[in-house]
Amino acid sequence: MLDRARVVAIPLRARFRGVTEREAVIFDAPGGASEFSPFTEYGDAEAAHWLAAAIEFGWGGADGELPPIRRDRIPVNATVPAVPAEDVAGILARFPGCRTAKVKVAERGQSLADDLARVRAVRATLGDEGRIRVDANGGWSVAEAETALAALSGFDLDYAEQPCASIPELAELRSRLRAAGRQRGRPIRIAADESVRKAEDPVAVARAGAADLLVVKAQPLGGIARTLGLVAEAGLPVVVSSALETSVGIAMGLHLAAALPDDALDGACGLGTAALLTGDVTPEPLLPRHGALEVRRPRPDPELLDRRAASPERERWWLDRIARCHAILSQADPQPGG
Ligand SMILES: O=C(O)CCC(=O)c1ccccc1C(=O)O
Ligand SMILES: [Mg+2]
Repeated sequence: MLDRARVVAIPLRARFRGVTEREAVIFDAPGGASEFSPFTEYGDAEAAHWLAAAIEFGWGGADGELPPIRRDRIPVNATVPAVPAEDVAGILARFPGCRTAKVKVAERGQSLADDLARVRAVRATLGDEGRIRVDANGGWSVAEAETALAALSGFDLDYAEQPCASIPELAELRSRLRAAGRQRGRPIRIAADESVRKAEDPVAVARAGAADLLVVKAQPLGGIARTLGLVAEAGLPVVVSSALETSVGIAMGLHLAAALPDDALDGACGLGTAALLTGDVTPEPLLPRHGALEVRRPRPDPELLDRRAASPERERWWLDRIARCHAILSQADPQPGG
């Protein structure tokens, strides 16, 4: 694996979850290019799930094959980072044809007024027919979420993603929203993201009745086959999202979205994020067109891999991380014969 690994660093168009540059390992694997790109602050145990996913996508699953796909086009949402309202139109222009937008809110150092201005700008650009989702990344307490969602409810939200950090908070908020919604007709739905991908038990949030739908991501959940199993077990509708990967990692999420049963997907997926990168590792990146992505697996280009190459220090750091994560995986699940 290490011989087939290239480490790249790609600047973002706008700051996203505190990051201005995305680092990723791209593998030239026998089954096609694969990607390993856990965020740099994640510990090895968490990052090991991402490596299991990279191995499945590049070297085949348990039986050497990936789950079969059922569709060739996946509608995607625009992803709007926590930018000033005046930058919203420019971001949305990178997602041609997307009628759903997911907007980051509750960013540290910003106020509810910033969120309202950003969501107002999104509604103004998308028009009344557009769908708007907000993603707080667990940044609100239950009381803050109630206040913020009441203020945002005038913009007609599709759902609020991970409004609070913990499962008990999500459950409490969800029951309060439903009590309030009974008077007005339609409660704002709750989507769980971190409570799925960072939890010891990814299905616990569904079992607790703390969410209306789940956001699932192939890399953090340990790959396509495992995620399909989790979705079946959870029994809730899902949105497949990216982890802000290059087009190689996006292809893994696309395969997952294309392999889900027909009734599992809840609207557009969050897989259009290659549009937030200033470049990519392939000349044919997976960018949204007419509001959707084509289901395909782009080939990395040697010249682009060279141009985006990370420093030797960062390359060393990533190769060491792969070795540590691989050791965790082989301990957890010994390969036949050794
Ligand atoms: O869902 C989307 O629209 C894009 C993906 C996204 O928001 C994301 C990307 C990387 C890390 C975390 C998140 C998140 O959903 O919180
Ligand atoms: Mg999220």
